Amino acid sequence: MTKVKICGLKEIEHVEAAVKAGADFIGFMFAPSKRRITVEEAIELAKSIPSTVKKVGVFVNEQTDIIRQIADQVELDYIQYHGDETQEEIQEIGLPAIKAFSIRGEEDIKRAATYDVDYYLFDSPGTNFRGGSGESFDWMLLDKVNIPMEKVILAGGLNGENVGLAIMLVEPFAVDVSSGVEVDGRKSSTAITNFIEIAKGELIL
Ligand SMILES: O=C(O)c1ccccc1NCC(=O)[C@H](O)[C@H](O)COP(=O)(O)O
Repeated sequence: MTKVKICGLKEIEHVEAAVKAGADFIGFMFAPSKRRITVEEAIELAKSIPSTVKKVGVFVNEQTDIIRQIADQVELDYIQYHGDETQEEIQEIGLPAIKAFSIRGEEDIKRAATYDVDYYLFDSPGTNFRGGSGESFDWMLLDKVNIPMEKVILAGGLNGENVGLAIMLVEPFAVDVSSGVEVDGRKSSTAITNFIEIAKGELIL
């Protein structure tokens, strides 16, 4: 069954809704973003997350010691590198890693294959920030990917309406969403539940 990562959660009711609906990963933003939260807020939200649901900290070109410190304080399970981090930098930190790649064309797919990380998150290029744009990219580019699909997380512009098709075409290990479960710029428990149920095949539109 496809795993689901819900990203950019800031409020307890949305964390609880995601956990209840069966989210596998919950992402906290520690990089410039309208969804950024403080370490203290993340620690508080993390109290409602059972150990079966993995906590992901999203960083963009952050200093090594800050990543290590936040990972330790929030007890993060994965670090999501959403900037220009190199394989060497990721390896030096030595924590379980998700590397995000902005997909504009085949070159970006080839670049991803030069990394050795736990998961490869394919996203569309951001607009104001490095991610979370709500825009999708050409999923067909992933036909050329030389990475096992069991390590691929598909992101970028997914929502309750297109996630079923995306899963059918790409067959990724997991799907990731942020904007697509928001209403008027705020996460919606109903949209989160709906998205997870569709991605897991429990709800057919
Ligand atoms: O979500 C953000 O605001 C963000 C900002 C800067 C870097 C990464 C960011 N998000 C990381 C994610 O994993 C998002 O879920 C991913 O980019 C997909 O977002 P969306 O297209 O909004 O579903």
